[in-house]
Amino acid sequence: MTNFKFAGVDTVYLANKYKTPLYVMSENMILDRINEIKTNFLEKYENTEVFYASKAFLTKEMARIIKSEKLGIDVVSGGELYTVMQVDFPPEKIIFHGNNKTEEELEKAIKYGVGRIIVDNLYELSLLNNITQRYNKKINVLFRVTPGVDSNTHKYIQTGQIDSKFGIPLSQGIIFEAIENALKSTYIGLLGFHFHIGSQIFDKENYIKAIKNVVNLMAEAKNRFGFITKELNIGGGYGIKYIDKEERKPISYYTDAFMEEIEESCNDYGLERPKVIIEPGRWIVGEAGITLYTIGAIKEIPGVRIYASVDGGMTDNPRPSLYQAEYKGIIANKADKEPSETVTIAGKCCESGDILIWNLKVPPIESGDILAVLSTGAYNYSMASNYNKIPKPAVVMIKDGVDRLIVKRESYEDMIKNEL
Ligand SMILES: Cc1ncc(COP(=O)(O)O)c(C=O)c1O
Ligand SMILES: N[C@@H](CCCC[NH3+])C(=O)O
Repeated sequence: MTNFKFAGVDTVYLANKYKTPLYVMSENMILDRINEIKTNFLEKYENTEVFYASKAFLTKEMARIIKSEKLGIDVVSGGELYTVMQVDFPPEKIIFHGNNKTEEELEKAIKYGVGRIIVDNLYELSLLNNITQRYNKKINVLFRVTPGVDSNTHKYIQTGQIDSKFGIPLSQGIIFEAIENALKSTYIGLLGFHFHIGSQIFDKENYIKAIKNVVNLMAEAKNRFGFITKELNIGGGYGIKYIDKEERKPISYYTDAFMEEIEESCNDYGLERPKVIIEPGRWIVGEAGITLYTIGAIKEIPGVRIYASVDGGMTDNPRPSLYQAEYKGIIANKADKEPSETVTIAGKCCESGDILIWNLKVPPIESGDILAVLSTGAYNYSMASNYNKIPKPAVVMIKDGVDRLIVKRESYEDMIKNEL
């Protein structure tokens, strides 16, 4: 019998050793993606920088990997900032995002000396003005703008449209008020602009439209205020393969087109090309992770469907219930057997919507089989919850065929330790 191997390691062995449900990550695959970015973007184009969007997958070990690869990191909350601080992440290589950063979070970021804060709105700008004055510390900022473009992805992960909770719309002049305020302040160092149009995007066209709109803003900011944009941050969002009909595109598919458009648009307006920054998250870690489960109850409703339930579900992977996300699964201990039946993989939560895969073709399935769900490296561990008081799974990292535990399985005690 042939078991399914991931990153060169037998997944049934991993399931037995660490128990299930279990997140398994491949460090080699993460490093492959990072190397592709280095070769085809960072080394190919001068004056560029990459910040890993840590919301996709963040643990202390992941922060260490990003640190040792000398990439920057994007954090979006006090908690993500705290996590990267635990591994002494160089502050100048941190970008702090968020549409409602609290005063406490901003203070923490300024005290630590983060390299850039991406300012989302005028309220945040006023908070920053006060805090920087109080600490007598200057902070570099970029304004997040909504460039007014759609993106071909699920509605809940689109962020570039005008009607968005993120960023300052380009259409109503608020952005010029923001620029004027920032330029007046002694403590705010305005570097440029940021946009992020959404996530799991496979086509470059909407990015290009967004770039055109934001370079137009750069030209307008120069005309009105003499402001020279030093940095243009175009976010992340590059798609990965979850199911057979999808294909992850090489990073150069996006970045070559971005660089060409930025050069051209800047030329048209007589602007110098600013530093170009990207913030990929999912593209780096998504396919580098799988989740292992044990099949428990199998329920056949004759003529309707077969439900095969696993020992995890929406608590470790909320994406199917949030975005109708689709996943591919493999019965790991029967990897060499031909599929002969179709089952529905259900989670163990008290929710009818807790279905991981609606139609999965499997060989004859039995309780005790190990299911591997693929491409769970992004937004699974990071969005996991304790609904139904289900503990979060452990995380194992594999490098060069050797497995190591990087996050312990949560215990029942862990879950109630703050309860009085
Ligand atoms: C500002 C910002 N940058 C980068 C990302 C990373 O997105 P992705 O994981 O799709 O690359 C996100 C999340 O969508 C984001 O909100
Ligand atoms: N959580 C989303 C991505 C959101 C990215 C943050 N703007 C997902 O799982 O697809």
